[in-house]
This record gives sequence, structure tokens and C-alpha cells, in this order.
Amino acid sequence: MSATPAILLLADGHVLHGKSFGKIGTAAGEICFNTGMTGYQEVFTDPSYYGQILIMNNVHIGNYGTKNTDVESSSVKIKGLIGRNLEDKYSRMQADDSLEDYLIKNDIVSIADIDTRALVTYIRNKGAMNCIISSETTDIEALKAKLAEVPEMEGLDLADAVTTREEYELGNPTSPIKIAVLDFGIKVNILKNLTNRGAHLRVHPAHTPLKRLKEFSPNGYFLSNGPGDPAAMPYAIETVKAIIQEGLPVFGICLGHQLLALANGVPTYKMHHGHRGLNHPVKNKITGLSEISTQNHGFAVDADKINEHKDLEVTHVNLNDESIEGFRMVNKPVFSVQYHPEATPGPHDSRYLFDDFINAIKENSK
Ligand SMILES: NC(=O)CC[C@H](N)C(=O)O
Repeated sequence: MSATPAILLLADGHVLHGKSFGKIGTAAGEICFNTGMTGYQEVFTDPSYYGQILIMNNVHIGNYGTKNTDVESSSVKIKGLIGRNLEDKYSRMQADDSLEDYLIKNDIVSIADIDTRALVTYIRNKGAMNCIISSETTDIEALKAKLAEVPEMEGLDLADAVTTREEYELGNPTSPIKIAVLDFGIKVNILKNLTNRGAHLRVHPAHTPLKRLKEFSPNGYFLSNGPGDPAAMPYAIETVKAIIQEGLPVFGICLGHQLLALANGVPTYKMHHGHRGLNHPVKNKITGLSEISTQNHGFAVDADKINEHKDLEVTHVNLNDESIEGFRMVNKPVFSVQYHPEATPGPHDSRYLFDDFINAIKENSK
């Protein structure tokens, strides 16, 4: 950690002082926090974090360095990092880089020496808001002016910034299981969980219409995770409506789950401070079993509206706050979850959902 002072300014005027780590500069976005004890590199490269300044709650971040293969996408997607002890020394033989060098290579501004427990308590009480961090100026008024230009997360479509530019295929091209994937910022390990189960995938940019998806002759559709506000993506909601009409198995994760709800007329809302961590308890209402899940979302599906919808059945609920974690369509092989069954990082309790999806495709293709 350098001795260069750094500043964190929240949109409500709250100021915290710390030390610079990584790149010297200024970065702004929505502040959020992740309570996971491990897996920081997968978290930083998860495209769903695009546009956000992330607080890592764990008191030491960086001790095992970084490894080129421990990623969920090709670059770091968070806008900036806030930590207590951000470490440049690491003790993993296989590591390729220190966290600090990795953040510098990825152009990421970070601030260390922040009392993250107090800060997270503050955000939990006040709610999500924008913030700015800087190690290049101490001029609070100048930072306030910059922060005022940063748009609110609500109403932002961010998928274009992280979706694939070109279509590409993955998995065994002779497989009978063919899945058309809509990429709104997909995590690599979601794709791996599908190809490891024998699927042949074609991954498409976010704006791809159903007509093009069908040219792959898929027997299932996958709707990915991604950043931003799902309600700000009318083009995607329309495509999902059309996909549902095909009658084939559909599986959605996180943003994909929210789009599936919106396509069924169920609204989403901005949460007070979001769920981000590796230990969120979820109850599967079909089996009666609970699972410990990985989560990363700041929006959620309206509980009252989904519960009164006659064509939808809530399958999973969050045991902490009873928010909606999963649903299925009553008369179609279509289902989705708000959390992350690939769980990278996190416990693998929920990976059965990928098996369920592949089995639904096999069943439907008989
Ligand atoms: N992981 C995700 O797909 C996140 C979905 C959405 N951007 C949210 O914050 O709720």
C-alpha cells in the first residue's frame, strides 16, 4: 500500500480518508459491498459489477495474489475498489501477479485503510448511492461536481458495455443439446457449467432477435446475468417474451431471471442495498431443502405481483428477507433464479439447477 492519501466521497456528502492502492486516479459509480471471505478475483471480473465501486468486507484482500485463469471475464469489471487492508504481498506459488499490479494493469483505482465495517453499516442504513474515490485530488468541491454527473443505477442499461461483440460457439458441435445463449454480461463459469454437461452453445450479443437465435436450431435458451437495471432493457424483454412462446426449456440467472419476470408482466424494483456475498440462505420450496448461495444483485422481482400471477410459481425464497429467489412457469419448462448457481466463488449447493435445465431439454426433445 502506498502512502499516497486517497478520499472516498459518498453522494450524501459523507467523506472518508484512506490510502491509495493500485492506480493513481479518480473513479465513480454506485457503491456496493460483497461479504465473501474469498474469491476476490472472480468477483472483480464478474461483468454484473460493471459501473460499481465495490467494498470488500473481508479485512484482508490480496493475500493470495491473482492468477490469469481465475477470472469470470477477460478484464476487471468493477470501477473501483474499497478495502481495509489491501495487500500487495501474496503467498500463493501459482499466482501470476500481486493484487496491486493486477489492478494497475486493469486501470483500477482503489482506496485502502477504510473502516469497511463502519462503512458497510452506513450503507446498510442509508441504502445504495453513488460515490467517488480519488488519489489525485483532495479538492472535495471538485469531486462533488464530478460525482453529480454520474447517473443513478436505476434506469441504466449497461449490457452493451459487456456483452460479446460477435457470436461464438462453445462445447461439442455434435451434441444433441443445443442451447442459444443471450449474453448480457455472462460469467465464464456459467458457460463452463453448461458445456461440462455436454451442451453445444452459441453465445449471442444482447440485442440479438429471436429470428437469429432460431437459426442455430436450439432446443433450449439461456438468459444470462448482467449489469444495470433490467427494466431499462425493453428490447431484451421483447426477445424474452418471444422466446417463451417457442415452448422450449428456458433457464435464466440473475438479470436473466429479472427479464423473465418482466416478460411475464411482473415488475422489478431497486433494492435498498442489494445482496452480494457467498452465504445467502435460500429455501427451495419444491424440495423443502435450503441451499447456501452466491449472490450479486441490486434489483429484485416484486414479491406481491409474482405471488398473485396465475401462470408463475415461486420456487425459491431468500431466508434472510423473504425476497424472491426463483420461479417457474406453470405450464412451460421455463425457470430462473436470482442467485448464482455456478457459484464462482461460493459453495456448490445450487449447481443442480444446471442439471435440471439439461434434463428439461432432454425430456422436451424426446
Ligand atoms: N448478477 C446479475 O445478473 C445482476 C442483475 C442486476 N444488474 C442487478 O443488479 O440486480
